[in-house]
Amino acid sequence: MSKLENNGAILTVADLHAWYGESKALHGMNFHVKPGELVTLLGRNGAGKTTALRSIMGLVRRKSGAIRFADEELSHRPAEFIARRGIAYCPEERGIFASLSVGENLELPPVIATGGMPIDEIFALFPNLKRRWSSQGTKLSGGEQQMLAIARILRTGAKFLLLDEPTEGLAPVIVQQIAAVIQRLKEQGYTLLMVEQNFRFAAKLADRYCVVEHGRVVETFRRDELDAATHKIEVYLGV
Ligand SMILES: Nc1ncnc2c1ncn2[C@@H]1O[C@H](COP(=O)(O)OP(=O)(O)OP(=O)(O)O)[C@@H](O)[C@H]1O
Repeated sequence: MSKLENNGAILTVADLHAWYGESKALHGMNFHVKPGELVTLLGRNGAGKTTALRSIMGLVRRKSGAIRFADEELSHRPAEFIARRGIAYCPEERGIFASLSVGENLELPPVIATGGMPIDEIFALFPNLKRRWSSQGTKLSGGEQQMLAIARILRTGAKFLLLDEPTEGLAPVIVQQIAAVIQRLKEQGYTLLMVEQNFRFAAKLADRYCVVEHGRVVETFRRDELDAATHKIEVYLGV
């Protein structure tokens, strides 16, 4: 499929099914993301949002369906290949190496493309990381760990970011800082696919919202449809 089909999507997920052993987690998921967009996957616990991100990143072993990124089919490719195409994944558990310093954590992932964010821009975006450069991963607050996890994927040069619940467990003031960072990334032309339970956080940032239920996208809303759809979304989320 050409990049310009499907409304000019850069990522198209079509009829995606995924399993953990015999247990099925995705039941024919369909959605797309256009270049420069921020799309949020919303839904209750266990709906399949994380599995969707992990499938795109090549981290779910058993799956079927299509995952097309910039004209290329990725569904049968390993994670290293997908990373080299410019997709990066920031998992919910953040994956900070406890025994390494902030600096060592930042320098760990391979640079996969030119245009990785230079360290001075990282510091401008995340001033805390400069102050904490020599601190061990274990000494960081939850917010600092999240900042480091995002900063680390920016270093790689990836321009398509998968963020899994970036605000989980964080204080409101830190949530605001993360929102500001994500807004800046959008302005810089990054494309983002984000899983988020915090609807109020996502509502300010996302261009479109895909509601996930039982391993499928059951409805999609644009930002300008949000006011009219808020009640419906709250029912979907059970809030
Ligand atoms: N490693 C795993 N092994 C077996 N089943 C899993 C595994 N990870 C997830 N599942 C199951 O797959 C389904 C989808 O889970 P997933 O984590 O994708 O949902 P989610 O929408 O991201 O929810 P959450 O916010 O709870 O992470 C759930 O039924 C979950 O129990």
